[in-house]
Amino acid sequence: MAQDGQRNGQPVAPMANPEDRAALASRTLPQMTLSTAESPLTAPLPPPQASTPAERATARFRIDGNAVITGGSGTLAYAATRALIEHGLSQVTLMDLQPSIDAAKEKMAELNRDFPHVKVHVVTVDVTDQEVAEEAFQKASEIMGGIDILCCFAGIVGCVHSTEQTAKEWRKVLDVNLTGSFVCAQAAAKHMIASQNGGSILFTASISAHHVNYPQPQAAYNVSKIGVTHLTRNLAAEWAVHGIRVNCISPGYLDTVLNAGDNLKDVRTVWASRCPMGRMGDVDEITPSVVLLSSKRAGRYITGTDLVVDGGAMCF
Ligand SMILES: NC(=O)c1ccc[n+]([C@@H]2O[C@H](COP(=O)([O-])OP(=O)(O)OC[C@H]3O[C@@H](n4cnc5c(N)ncnc54)[C@H](O)[C@@H]3O)[C@@H](O)[C@H]2O)c1
Ligand SMILES: OC[C@@H](O)C(O)[C@H](O)CO
Repeated sequence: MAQDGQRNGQPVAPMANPEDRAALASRTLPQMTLSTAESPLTAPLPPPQASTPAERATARFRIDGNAVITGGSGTLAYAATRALIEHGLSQVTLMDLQPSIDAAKEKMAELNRDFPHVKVHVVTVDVTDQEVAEEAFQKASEIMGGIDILCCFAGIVGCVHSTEQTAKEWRKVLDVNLTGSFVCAQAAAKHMIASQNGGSILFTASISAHHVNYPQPQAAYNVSKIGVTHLTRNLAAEWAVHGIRVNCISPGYLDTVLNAGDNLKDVRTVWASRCPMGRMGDVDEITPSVVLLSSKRAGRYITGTDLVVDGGAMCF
């Protein structure tokens, strides 16, 4: 028999008091709105206006509008930004932490040199701070005249045995990778909804959302990344009505700075041997999926999905 504060003699979390229970029973739940077939934000687009098959093919994967890229000085973010620009992106704001902002400015200078027609901006953000993120997205929207595309690459990894993991470090990983993705998506969505133009939001999960990495223990990272995949579905369901598509990519092990240390030499061999394609990936093998999912036309009917790009690693 359950008593207040106890069940089977064991303490349990306190239940709502009678007044709260009555309030709970009579509460009205917020309801999601679904799109209608007539909504111009979600209806199919007419075929691209282009005269040759090659031009039509290019137009199908065209990237239009203004983009925000978080983790903007990072390896994958930079490669993705270049790919988006090569497909038509004309204005972008790179966001990163204050300590990485000089690196972001260097990336901006390289992009200005290689793509003089593209406007590149840099804004500081800490994705774990909702207020700071809202201000950063407000600033980006003002500078660019709106936000149409968000790609979230900000992320950290921590490899530690779970017996030694501190709650502080655990929270930090979840804060940056999962809460940071949510906070940025929310900040961007507010601008996309206000513009009534819809938009695309892309998160970066990982194969770590799909398996337990071997041999390095990294429970917090793995849990944060599976959170990102389900966040993707939740926001896609809620925001389709606004014409906002939300997707994520799950890259396998990449040959990036993150994985380049000499200390990881043996581990890299293990990673490659557990991949059917027998090697780690190159960032440029990930960027086409960023273009596909961010493109208003190519990605038109894709939302709530997680695209695994891993050389087959998840087959094992
Ligand atoms: N490299 C890989 O093998 C691999 C594989 C799968 C998934 N990923 C994911 O891809 C994303 C990018 O990885 P990468 O290899 O380019 O890493 P990276 O370290 O080069 O880039 C990460 C960026 O995030 C920024 N960042 C960290 N904390 C932040 C915060 N609180 N606020 C704002 N920015 C912050 C860093 O300053 C850095 O610029 C990450 O989410 C990572 O988990 C990477
Ligand atoms: O799972 C692939 C990556 O996310 C990986 O976990 C990281 O690069 C290093 O541990």
